[in-house]
Amino acid sequence: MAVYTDVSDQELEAFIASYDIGTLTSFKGIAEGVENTNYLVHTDTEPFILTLYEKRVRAEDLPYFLSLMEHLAARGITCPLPVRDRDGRILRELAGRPAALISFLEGVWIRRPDIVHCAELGTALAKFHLAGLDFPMQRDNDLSLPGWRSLFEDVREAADGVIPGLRDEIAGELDFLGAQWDTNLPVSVIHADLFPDNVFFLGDKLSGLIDFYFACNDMMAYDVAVCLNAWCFEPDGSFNVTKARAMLQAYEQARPLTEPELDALPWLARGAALRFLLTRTYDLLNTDANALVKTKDPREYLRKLRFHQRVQSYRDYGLGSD
Ligand SMILES: Nc1ncnc2c1ncn2[C@@H]1O[C@H](COP(=O)(O)OP(=O)(O)OP(=O)(O)O)[C@@H](O)[C@H]1O
Ligand SMILES: N[C@@H](CCO)C(=O)O
Repeated sequence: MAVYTDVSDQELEAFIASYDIGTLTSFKGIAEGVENTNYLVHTDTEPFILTLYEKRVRAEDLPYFLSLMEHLAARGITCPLPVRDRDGRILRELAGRPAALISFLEGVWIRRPDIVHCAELGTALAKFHLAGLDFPMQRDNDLSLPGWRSLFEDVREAADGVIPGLRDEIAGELDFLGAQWDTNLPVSVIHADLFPDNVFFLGDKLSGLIDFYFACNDMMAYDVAVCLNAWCFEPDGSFNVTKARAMLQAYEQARPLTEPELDALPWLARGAALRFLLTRTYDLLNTDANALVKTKDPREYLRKLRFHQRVQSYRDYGLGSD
């Protein structure tokens, strides 16, 4: 459960009173997520999500994330909308942290995504990328190669205590990716963390996307690689090529991948696996034992990384074979 910052009844009542959304009736910490503190807030009008921004989110980046939600919603992507207070402000402060109130999105996330969900995700991801093309703000991906190197420095000494041999394995992968990483692929706004828990469904239909706090301007195919990792592996660690094909084909119906993007998929997928291997290792080593949060397992991402190290071409992901 991600509640790093407690908010008192009185603080929240006063906070909610500065919005035109009715009076506070109840609120509770949300038992999901690892990055920020989230509360489900009910007023006598409707539910809202209150987010207090923690650790990895920089306050100066919040206008980018919040404006992006408005931009996407205006282009037909279903996502939460930031709520303005009576003075027109979206970004506020609560309990000493930057905070924002956003609209509540109906739907649930799917614990075990099936082929149909992967296809829905592929379509939504391509539409997201297309909608981002004319977003006027700019934010670099601080969790790309330079960010991974700096995370590695942070975990280098303790890495072998998390998984024996991890230090050398990460060092070798960073060398490989340093030589391979070519940022000369088509860019747009990418979500960069579009895991199943950030995608809501009503039945088998995708109903919306949430959690834009890693969004940035970067290669669209990198985002595809993040999703290949997050959606197309089974709990036993095996890669499900049928899910990957469904996701990629659906993506390509809305936005065909270029030949250089296809060729790049194997090393982009290695980078995408390394990114979550590093953040999960870092979090395991640095999370305050008192925080109500369930840290995620880095081993899962080491297995995915090793899988992509053996991949020969994008055809191994189910494309171009029928
Ligand atoms: N707008 C929303 N509408 C409905 N529920 C929401 C909304 N935003 C967040 N939630 C709920 O809160 C949970 C955590 O939100 P979110 O994924 O933004 O947190 P996080 O700490 O940034 O998580 P992550 O680990 O994915 O980075 C979601 O899984 C969902 O249950
Ligand atoms: N989606 C991330 C957590 C949030 O950054 C993970 O599964 O490691």
